[in-house]
Amino acid sequence: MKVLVTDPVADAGLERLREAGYEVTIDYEIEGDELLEAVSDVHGLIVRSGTEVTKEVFEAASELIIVGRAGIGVDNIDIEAATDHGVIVANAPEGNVRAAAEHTVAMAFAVARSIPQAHARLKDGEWAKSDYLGTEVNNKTLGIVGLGRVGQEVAKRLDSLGMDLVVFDPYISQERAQQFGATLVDDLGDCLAQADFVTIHTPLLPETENMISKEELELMDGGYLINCARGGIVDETALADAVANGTIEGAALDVFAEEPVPEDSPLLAVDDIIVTPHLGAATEAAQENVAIDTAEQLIAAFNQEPVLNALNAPSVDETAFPRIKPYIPLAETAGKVAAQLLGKRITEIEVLYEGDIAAEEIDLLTASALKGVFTPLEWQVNSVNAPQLAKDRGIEVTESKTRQADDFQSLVTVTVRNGDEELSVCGTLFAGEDPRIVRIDGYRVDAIPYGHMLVARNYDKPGVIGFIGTVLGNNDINIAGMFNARETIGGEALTVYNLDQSVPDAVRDELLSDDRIIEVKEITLDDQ
Ligand SMILES: NC(=O)C1=CN([C@@H]2O[C@H](COP(=O)(O)OP(=O)(O)OC[C@H]3O[C@@H](n4cnc5c(N)ncnc54)[C@H](O)[C@@H]3O)[C@@H](O)[C@H]2O)C=CC1
Ligand SMILES: O=C(O)C(=O)COP(=O)(O)O
Repeated sequence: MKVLVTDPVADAGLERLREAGYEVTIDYEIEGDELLEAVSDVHGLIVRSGTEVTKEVFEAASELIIVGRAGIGVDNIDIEAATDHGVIVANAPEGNVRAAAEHTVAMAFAVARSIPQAHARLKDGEWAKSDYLGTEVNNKTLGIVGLGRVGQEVAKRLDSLGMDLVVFDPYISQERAQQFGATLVDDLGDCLAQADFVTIHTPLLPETENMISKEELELMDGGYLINCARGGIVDETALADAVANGTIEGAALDVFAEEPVPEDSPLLAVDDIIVTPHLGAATEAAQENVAIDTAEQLIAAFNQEPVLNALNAPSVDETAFPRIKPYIPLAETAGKVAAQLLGKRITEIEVLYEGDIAAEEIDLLTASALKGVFTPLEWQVNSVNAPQLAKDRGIEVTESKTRQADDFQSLVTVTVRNGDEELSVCGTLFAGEDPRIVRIDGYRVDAIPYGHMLVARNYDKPGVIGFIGTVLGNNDINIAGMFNARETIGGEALTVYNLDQSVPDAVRDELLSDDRIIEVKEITLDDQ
């Protein structure tokens, strides 16, 4: 496996990848066509905020399994394109939270006490003591926009420094806000109007883009704005104007709509706007944490184990994974067999879980069943993009569970439909690990799903099985195993053969020329 690293990532993480035997290439300068060229044979890509991982990157990266974001924000990664291409995107949501919170607090003090400005003047030989009369945070109100991981850490720190907290976050409960000693308000405007300091901690999303603009800044009526979340959440021109004309007293920015910030940005010209070059996560501890977490996400993906911080793949609890793991190939196989036996366009897929497996989280299994259904048809389909593929094609997917499973510990049944026509394939694990198909279209069978399988529907008449055996034998096709199931004596029967060779069309025609044979289908699966 090859890993490309395009933004500075701590060696602790990269070393872990090397120790696991992966080839790690570092290129912090790479962009444009060179990046497209470089990703063509890599399996893992590690980035921070400096690399735009676009649709074109995913199109060029045909071997890519995972993009690891050594940090939190993923607004530089086209996750939709990643999903379409079956590539996992995973971030490291914990490791730099405290660093980002501490930087936010530092920025609050820095802007309120004009530390960078006073520092610069003293370095220039000027003792400008009388020019700076600052603001204390004590007894002031802090408005927090977005009380997630970073927002909460900021809340804890500034609460303990004597601030009152008011929060705007439409996705959290009143109780959650109260746990942090904060008052939750329903309206961004209320939060801004009450606050002396406003700090932003939402992701950059279409919904949050330019969320703080001229109108919102006017509501602040004085005070300070701190943005250590993402550029683009605050309208930069409006902010530069608001600070320059005294609508607010100052602003502290670590992040910018365009990074690195262009020299002619209006933000840089306003003295009361202090800036740092996206340093929120720039501590030794944070960088080590996120590098190690990211390396672990890649290693898990390469080993086909759950990627705990995957943002676009079915989630599985780490402790439950060993129980679910053996069912992944079973669900996929049941899907493959069902789709191949139906042999036509599929409009609906149903996955039924019976017995013990019904007690587990089954998202990954359903995704695997879908992967199986689409595998004969699609290039590069996997459990990341299969659910999306179903959605894109307007295929209805349903899941159901029951703790009952007649005679078996667990069963997984995949039913595929085209209008009124449907076909079900039901599988189980023998001895907890050997996949078996135990029902096809309602017929009880006992088939080991591997290699070439022939499924024949025939009338239950004497000599049919002998006839099929003879035709196959005459054509040098060896039968490795066989199972015959019938509903009633003399009625319809279904026979499943495991064959050592594939069945040519001419042999299939020969079988079908016999009136006793209704249908013959060949299924190709992986070897055992
Ligand atoms: N400057 C830096 O170096 C760093 C910046 N960050 C940035 O900090 C931001 C927050 O990170 P986390 O706290 O870890 O994320 P999180 O996902 O834990 O929290 C985000 C919070 O924002 C809330 N939210 C979403 N939409 C909202 C809206 N329209 N209005 C108000 N609240 C909304 C969510 O409900 C959630 O509580 C991200 O943008 C991240 O990229 C994170 C680390 C370092
Ligand atoms: O983790 C985040 O979201 C950050 O903003 C940190 O970005 P960086 O890794 O320093 O490019």
